[in-house]
Amino acid sequence: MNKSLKHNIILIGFMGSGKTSVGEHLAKMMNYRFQDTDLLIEQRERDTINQIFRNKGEEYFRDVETNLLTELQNGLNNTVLSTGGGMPLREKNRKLLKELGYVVYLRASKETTVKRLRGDTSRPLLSGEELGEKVKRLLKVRIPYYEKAAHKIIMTDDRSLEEISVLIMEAYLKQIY
Ligand SMILES: Nc1ncnc2c1ncn2[C@@H]1O[C@H](COP(=O)(O)OP(=O)(O)O)[C@@H](O)[C@H]1O
Ligand SMILES: O=C(O)C1=C[C@@H](OP(=O)(O)O)[C@@H](O)[C@H](O)C1
Ligand SMILES: [Mg+2]
Repeated sequence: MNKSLKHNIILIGFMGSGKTSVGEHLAKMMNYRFQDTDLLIEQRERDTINQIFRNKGEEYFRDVETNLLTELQNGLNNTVLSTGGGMPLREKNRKLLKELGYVVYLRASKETTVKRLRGDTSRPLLSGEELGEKVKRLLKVRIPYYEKAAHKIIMTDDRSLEEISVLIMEAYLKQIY
């Protein structure tokens, strides 16, 4: 048993990589609890992510994310934690994520990401500019941070939630036993 690793799985990755959907599926499969930082923030702020961005701005949202991650250090166990796609951008958050458990970067190609997010209105950072251009631009900046933050990278293109969950579970169990 790896005593240095907390018994949590943390999912990171770009918007649309499936962190929320895979997280729910994986938690059921492993009989772990499921938490999602975006849902926790919406409950805490009593507002939607869209409204928080609109009324208080991105920096405010990022500060709420960091505060939440700091608080989660106390007591999170046997949990799959899905995060928002911007969580690994701050160095402090990357450190906190690794201290919280086994960090898995769910990766998706630009094409898959666009296919999954076409028509979505719940992600404020994707409004405005043409979707493909926006995703391309953000991915270029973010991929190095996701890679730095992760213990393990899993490609999700053409894989079902079940297949992805099994891959994560196998990799995680190898780490802790
Ligand atoms: N492996 C997958 N195969 C097919 N569709 C997926 C897959 N993962 C996620 N999706 C779909 O993509 C969209 C975004 O998924 P979501 O879990 O919200 O991603 P994230 O939390 O990473 O932004 C949802 O409509 C979801 O059903
Ligand atoms: O990538 C980002 O900066 C964001 C991703 C979103 O979560 P998902 O990755 O679950 O879509 C949400 O936290 C917010 O809209 C900002
Ligand atoms: Mg999500």
